[in-house]
Amino acid sequence: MKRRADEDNWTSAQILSEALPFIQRHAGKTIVVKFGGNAMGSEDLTQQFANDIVLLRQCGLRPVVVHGGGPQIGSMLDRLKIKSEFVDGLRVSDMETVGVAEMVLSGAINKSIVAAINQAGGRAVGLSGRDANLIMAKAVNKDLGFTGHPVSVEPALLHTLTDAKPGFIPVISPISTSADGTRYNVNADTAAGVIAGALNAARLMLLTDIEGVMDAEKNLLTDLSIEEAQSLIDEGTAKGGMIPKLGTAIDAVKQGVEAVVILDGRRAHGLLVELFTDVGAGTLIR
Ligand SMILES: Nc1ncnc2c1ncn2[C@@H]1O[C@H](COP(=O)(O)OP(=O)(O)O)[C@@H](O)[C@H]1O
Ligand SMILES: CC(=O)N[C@@H](CCC(=O)OP(=O)(O)O)C(=O)O
Repeated sequence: MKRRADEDNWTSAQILSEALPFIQRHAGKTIVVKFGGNAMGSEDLTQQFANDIVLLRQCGLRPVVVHGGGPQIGSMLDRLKIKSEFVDGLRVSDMETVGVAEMVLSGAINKSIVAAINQAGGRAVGLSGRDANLIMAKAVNKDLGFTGHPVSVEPALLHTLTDAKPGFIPVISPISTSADGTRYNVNADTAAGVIAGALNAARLMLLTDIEGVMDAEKNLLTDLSIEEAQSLIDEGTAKGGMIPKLGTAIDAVKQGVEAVVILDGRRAHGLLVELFTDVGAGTLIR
């Protein structure tokens, strides 16, 4: 180690020092972070995300990760020559599709995020909505097949994990189940929202592939009330995957989550900018 600090080192120390009041404000709070399939573009990004999650835990916050993997499910369906379509941002899921979705989400993706967090020095535990009846689901409607909507959440296991020493970090795949054991493909934003609600989270952070929510002229909207978020859906300004995201944000705030942030997961350290500085990143909905 060199013994003589340069200007960058002094700046880094200054930034760390300025983070103290934010770290103190958030200590002990539960932060649910949804890591979208588009945000996990590269191994580097996943590792940086994992480092940030471990830093949050080290600073005394209780991070809970819920992940997607839509594009990765799409690639696997293509390889298997299974056609797939979306209705209002939700994948139509027949029996074969929900099987592929479970294989991709609860298998490869879940384990790669768990491994990245553990490699960064955390203690991640991989789960899906099916473990310990975490998320019970039912069909959205007959036309969407085994595409599910959560009906209840049993967060006891998550409390056990996050309260225990050394502070386990749950990493949750959204595949869920009904009382009769039927598995359902649940949108990852929706799953993250109900988990944040059940845990009374201080923040739900939705990491995606865009800077935040845009208005009709493609300008970033930095703050939205839940009424404004609903208008964006009703007016058609929010399309595709942004519809379940905003719907989730509205429901989560109604369930008592203090605020929901939709932010760019393609840029490293957005979580830290949002939580540990006074400027914030992306779109805040409350
Ligand atoms: N008003 C809007 N503001 C921002 N993004 C929007 C809007 N309407 C539609 N989108 C689309 O929503 C996408 C994010 O949703 P999605 O693709 O499901 O992401 P993820 O895989 O991260 O869940 C953006 O890339 C963008 O193309
Ligand atoms: C019902 C439904 O749409 N399920 C999603 C689950 C994965 C997901 O939500 O992934 P992203 O967050 O990366 O989009 C799907 O099959 O793509």
